[in-house]
Amino acid sequence: MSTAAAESDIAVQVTDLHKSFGPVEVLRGIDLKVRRGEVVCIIGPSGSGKSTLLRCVNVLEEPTAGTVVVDGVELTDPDVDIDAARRKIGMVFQSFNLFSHLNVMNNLTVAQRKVLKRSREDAEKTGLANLERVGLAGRENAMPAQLSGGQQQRVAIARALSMDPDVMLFDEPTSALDPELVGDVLGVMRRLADEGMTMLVVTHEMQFAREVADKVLFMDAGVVVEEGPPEQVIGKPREERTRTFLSRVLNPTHVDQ
Ligand SMILES: Nc1ncnc2c1ncn2[C@@H]1O[C@H](COP(=O)(O)OP(=O)(O)OP(=O)(O)O)[C@@H](O)[C@H]1O
Repeated sequence: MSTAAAESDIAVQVTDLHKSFGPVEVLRGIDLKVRRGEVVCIIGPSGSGKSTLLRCVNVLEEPTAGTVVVDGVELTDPDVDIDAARRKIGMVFQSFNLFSHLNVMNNLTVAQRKVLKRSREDAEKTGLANLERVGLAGRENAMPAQLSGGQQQRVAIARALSMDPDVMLFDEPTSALDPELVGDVLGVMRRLADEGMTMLVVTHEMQFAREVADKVLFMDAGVVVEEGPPEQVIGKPREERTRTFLSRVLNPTHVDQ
């Protein structure tokens, strides 16, 4: 493969990324590469910087140093049209963030119409197709409060998909859900992965990471401690810090002394 072809195969490239909040350095030199069609899961203890990394990837947080390149566009370049570049990135948060006063269809169409300037007809057509994709066809007139948390999260995924993103970022998309609703959301994410969507997922769902990820990154204290295929990082971790973390999350009854 030529260098140019190899580079165009890369959807997200993060190089030597640092982020500080005041005196506290939360990210301390992160390198990350996501190829097109790849699912990369980021795991690690609370406070290790996973969400901050994801937020730096679409520049919701401004990195202190380092570069973020998405689809060949450097988002950390001050001269780049950041709004245009960010349109290629869909983001799904822990807390769905739907507009509570808008029904499902209007939640799906508002950004399409405002940002992409789509006609109402086009926006609704795209919205319906994506509602179907997340298994919620027929619920377009429901208000968010009439839906379960899992259904609301699936609407949030449909909303992000309606902007035709090249890359989807998920920040602990199931951690605000009752346990019985987690499976539906993970099922939708699994299908997206099967469809070839490029996905960067911060998650505590080890089974999902194990079964769906092409690559897993274990982060601790602002650095990537270990990365590789899930069967290595989760199945046979090389680093003591990874083993300690995994023994805690895989044995949740463990209580720290
Ligand atoms: N806006 C902010 N201002 C100051 N400190 C922040 C800010 N955002 C994050 N932090 C701090 O950065 C550290 C990393 O937070 P982050 O949310 O990225 O971790 P995380 O690994 O995603 O944790 P969790 O799994 O609990 O969500 C934490 O100590 C947090 O308090």
